[in-house]
Amino acid sequence: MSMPTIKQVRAFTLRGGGADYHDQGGGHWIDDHIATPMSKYPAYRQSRQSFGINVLGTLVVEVEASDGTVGFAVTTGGELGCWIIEKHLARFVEGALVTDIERIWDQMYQSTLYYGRKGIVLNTISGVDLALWDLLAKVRGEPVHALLGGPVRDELQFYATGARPDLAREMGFIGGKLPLHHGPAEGEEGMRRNLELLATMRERVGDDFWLMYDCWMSLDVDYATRLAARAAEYGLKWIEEALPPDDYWGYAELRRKVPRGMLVTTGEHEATRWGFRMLLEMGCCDIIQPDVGWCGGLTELLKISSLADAHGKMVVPHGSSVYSYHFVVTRHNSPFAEFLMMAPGADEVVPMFHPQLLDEPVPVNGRMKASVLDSPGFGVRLNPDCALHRPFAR
Ligand SMILES: C[C@H](O)[C@H](O)CC(=O)C(=O)O
Ligand SMILES: [Mg+2]
Repeated sequence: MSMPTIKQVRAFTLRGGGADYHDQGGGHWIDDHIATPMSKYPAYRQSRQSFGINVLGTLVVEVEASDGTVGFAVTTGGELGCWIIEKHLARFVEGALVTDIERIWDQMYQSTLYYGRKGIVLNTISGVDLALWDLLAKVRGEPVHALLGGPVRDELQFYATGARPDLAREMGFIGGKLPLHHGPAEGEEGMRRNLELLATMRERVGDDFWLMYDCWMSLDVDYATRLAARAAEYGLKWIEEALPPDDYWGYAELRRKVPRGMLVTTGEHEATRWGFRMLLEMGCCDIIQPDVGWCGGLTELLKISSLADAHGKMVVPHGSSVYSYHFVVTRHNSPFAEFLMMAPGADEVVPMFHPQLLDEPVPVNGRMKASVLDSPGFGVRLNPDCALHRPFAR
């Protein structure tokens, strides 16, 4: 079989939820007074959209092969991502064989080192990488997980992130991760409210259901240590992303200080094998949580995951929908997955990247059969009702 080449890469933006899951309408739990690094400014405390959490929007990457097959992926990146692809990265993609994924990744990363390394550039590289995996798997007529070595279990198990762990328990999830609402700037009263919510949820869900707190980079070591100590009383399973991602030293200190048995997790805003090497070698956490659409894509995640495995650590990707499912099902050190509750009241299961994808699978009773991931590629289609915009068409 002669391998098709890549004829064209195209980059589009898209608004309204989906891969930029913070880009929701009003009244959504995900924008309801959640603690952030900006919470020290009262004007930006009530809403994360007020400081711009949703400014990027979704980036859609399409790659078209010489045989007419089209692969695509969505991530967070919007117009900036489009610019990087159309003005810079396209040269490494167009004309390459659809199997050239490893070389393309290296060229995208090395050529952007002078302005990249993390953040939007890595989101963008991830988007191209995921579109290439989708394309290759479609050309071969196989699901992406088959290209990664195949499933190691028959089904995935999920915990839910959202405002209602009590409802998540009824829906069959194994745990519920709450957003932390109050940061250090809200003092002892905020701390009391954080603990009160946890206590209420513990009372509603019983002793065996996992409860976690997602702190979205909002704390300092002192506050996080005090929160962890008091939350232990309510059986907090892990404290997530307590500190800004560059504070590797703080994470290492926090991990030494949390009560025995409580886990420290982080990594959704970390990227590449080198970033995760810092987290792993400095003993920053117990579980790493790369976002597949931000950490460098699947090509990089495989390296990050092997590194974590050698350190005896679990990899439980942040969000990432199908990009996580196809990965998690193939890895021994990824025993469960996250499901972000995207219903405004966190009271029903809707697809994580709704409304941008069609055929996006969802957990049923907190579980997903591996067999639902058996369609070619990542098994999803772009929803034609979502209006794409190509700002830097060539
Ligand atoms: C709930 C968190 O603040 C954030 O929106 C999602 C996240 O960090 C996670 O799912 O993990
Ligand atoms: Mg998180």
